[in-house]
Amino acid sequence: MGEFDALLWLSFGGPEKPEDVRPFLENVTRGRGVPPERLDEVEHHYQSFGGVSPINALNRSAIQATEASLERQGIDLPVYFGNRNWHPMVEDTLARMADDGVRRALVFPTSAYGGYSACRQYDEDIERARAAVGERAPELVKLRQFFDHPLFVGAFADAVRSAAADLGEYRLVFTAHSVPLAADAASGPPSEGGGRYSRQVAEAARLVAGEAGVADHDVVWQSRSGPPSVPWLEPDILDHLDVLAGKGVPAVVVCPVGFVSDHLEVVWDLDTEAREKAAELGMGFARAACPSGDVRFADLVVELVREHVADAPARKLSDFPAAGCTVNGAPCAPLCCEPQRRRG
Ligand SMILES: CC1=C(CCC(=O)O)c2cc3nc(cc4[nH]c(cc5[nH]c(cc1n2)c(C)c5CCC(=O)O)c(CCC(=O)O)c4C)C(CCC(=O)O)=C3C
Ligand SMILES: [Fe+2]
Repeated sequence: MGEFDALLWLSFGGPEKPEDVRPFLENVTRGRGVPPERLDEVEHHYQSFGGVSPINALNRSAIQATEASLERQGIDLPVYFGNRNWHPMVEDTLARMADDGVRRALVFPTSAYGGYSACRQYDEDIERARAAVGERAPELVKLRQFFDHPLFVGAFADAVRSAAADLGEYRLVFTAHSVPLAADAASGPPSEGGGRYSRQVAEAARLVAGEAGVADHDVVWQSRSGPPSVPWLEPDILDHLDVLAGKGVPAVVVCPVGFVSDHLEVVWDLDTEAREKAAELGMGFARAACPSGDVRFADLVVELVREHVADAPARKLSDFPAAGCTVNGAPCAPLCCEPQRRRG
């Protein structure tokens, strides 16, 4: 509990014009051993959308909705927007917050899950931004993981229902961003035995399918990068479509449960590549929308804020412990979601 002066919306960032794309990709992949061929390929994905990722615009409109929801609920907190990889950079935003007199702020990270890329890396962003601002840096308290929050699950479940509305019989397929097997094994506190990211994704999928009233579903992965010699979570969505077609499945609804907004990895890997592949295989295809445009998403953010400013109960639908809520970028527990050693 305590007093907060602001809410910092902390996201991934994306390019907003063609010249931004390469420097953005260099920021994302610095020191991560992503092969140059993969970078060229990903640059092509961004350039085929005019060099503009939808992610910043989607964040800006979700922030507006959140500001409206805060106001409706009588919570007086200005919302600031900062990113890890592209402007507005979180370092610059935090400096502006300090200039504005912010002493203590809550942080909403735009990822629902645990794991290095989904949780701990946002802690590193918080630490880096505070170090850049120096002594006058506000204290930053990160909001918890929300993959099992009823508003997150409910928004996805409705999105599955509307995507399925025009299909007859279909298979429900959930996707999340693949990560190296070693990163998944290192996710969560060591006492939990690893795999927190993939188990949380499986749990969110189970909850969404249950709420949408769908009996069977699959969980697969998308957007793999890194050198082929390094094993990542599988199967990939495209390979899985082959398997489903082989079984005579007439149509799929793909639900990107691993993401909060319809950003480039969703519009390229799913709406472009997977949709084309399904067409080649003669399968029907529909994609469920991510929740950031749903009014429940703004209410979700405000509910997470209310856990801190109004002692609101932490609503969650799974038995996973609430995690991710730490101060000034500390890990959730010693060695929780430890980064893997960098190659290159
Ligand atoms: C778990 C996870 C999430 C979900 C959690 C969260 O949402 O935070 C996520 C989100 C996102 N990933 C994004 C973009 C990219 N991710 C990359 C690379 C990587 N992602 C990884 C994991 C994740 N990524 C990993 C293990 C890598 C390998 C390099 C490394 O170890 O870091 C690359 C480099 C090129 C490539 O190799 O594909 C790009 C361009 C965008 C923005 C899209 C837009 O611009 O609209 C978003 C929201
Ligand atoms: Fe990524």
